[in-house]
Amino acid sequence: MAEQSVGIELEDVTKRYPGQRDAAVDGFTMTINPGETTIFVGPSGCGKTTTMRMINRLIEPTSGRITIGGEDALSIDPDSLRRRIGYAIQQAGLFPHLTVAQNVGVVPGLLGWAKPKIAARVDEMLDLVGLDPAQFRDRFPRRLSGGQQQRVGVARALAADPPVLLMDEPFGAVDPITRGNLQDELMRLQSELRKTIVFVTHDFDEAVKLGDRIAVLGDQSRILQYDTPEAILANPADDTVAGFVGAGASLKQLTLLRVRDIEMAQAVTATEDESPSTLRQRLEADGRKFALVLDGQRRPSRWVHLRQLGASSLAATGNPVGDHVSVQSTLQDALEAILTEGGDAVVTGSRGEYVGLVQLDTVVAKIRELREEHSS
Ligand SMILES: Nc1ncnc2c1ncn2[C@@H]1O[C@H](COP(=O)(O)OP(=O)(O)OP(=O)(O)O)[C@@H](O)[C@H]1O
Repeated sequence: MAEQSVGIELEDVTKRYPGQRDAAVDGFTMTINPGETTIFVGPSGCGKTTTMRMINRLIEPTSGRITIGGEDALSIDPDSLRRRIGYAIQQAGLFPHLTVAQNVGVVPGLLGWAKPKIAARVDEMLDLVGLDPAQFRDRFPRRLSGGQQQRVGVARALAADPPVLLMDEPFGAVDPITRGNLQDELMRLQSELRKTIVFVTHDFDEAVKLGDRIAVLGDQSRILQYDTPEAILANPADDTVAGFVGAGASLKQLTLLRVRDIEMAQAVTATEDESPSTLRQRLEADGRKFALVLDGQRRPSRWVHLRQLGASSLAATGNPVGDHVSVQSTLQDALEAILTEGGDAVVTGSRGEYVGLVQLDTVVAKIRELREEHSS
């Protein structure tokens, strides 16, 4: 079990870089809740990174107070402080001359863990971030894709089980699909680990997806709004925040809702060995036009239309199911799948098995419901 979740307090924290007229961070005060993901989002140069790095003292504040779990961070030796705080950055920042295992084991090594314990922990962490230890532990970072490097970066940040994790645009350098996958992974991890995470991004959509709370920052890290994603989307504090939220706030709210939050519909399902004529009878009895054919493991394989039900077996009839979503997917993902597939989105469970359908009408009704909720 991880150390208990700890909160972070920043009180009137200022950073003045030598030779700069204005402070990079000016009188920043914030309470960061334990076990939550807090996102700093704001335009380039507003001071997000500086603010975050003062928490683990990679940057020393000019003045102010920072406490972590009630302990004065400025009175802890910076090296030991950094070993207690996980840190992940853009492009992963892996040591190129160390293997994946050595990279992940850096902090446990510094903490003096025994070698077998480190080795076991490395494998556990690689598993956790979705990399097969046997395949990856002895590779060097240059032999990994960008997304795999980021995963190793997250594994390294988590290796010593720190209660606090600082993440500075950790998914900034990968393509949008990998980025989406890494975000999903982080959400899955965090739902188990409940670390206190501070996450910097300039991507508001990423903030909405990952954050329990979002701090929208302006120049010199001025806090323009600090609230839940729902509240910021529904009620931006001012025009600058509204500009940052951007167009389509109600569509963005779809990223806050998951497939499991709505009522799913059910398809008429068939197995590949069912005879086309019995399926035809079942569809006609139900007044339905489409059936979803499942494979031996109950995974969705093909859609067949009533018209396509002829002599040939169901294993060879119909059109393959393309995009599908999981119960954890956002309604935005579901909407996208509906639009790409041109019909209901198929929902699968953790083993890829069919669980239900999301229909366009349900999504539209949900958008309407959200709009009504926040207009009152
Ligand atoms: N070492 C430094 N010396 C002098 N000025 C610096 C230094 N590091 C950052 N700054 C300045 O401090 C301000 C805040 O920088 P910071 O990197 O914290 O912003 P940011 O919001 O993280 O930006 P980005 O999203 O582009 O990374 C900027 O104006 C930057 O130019």
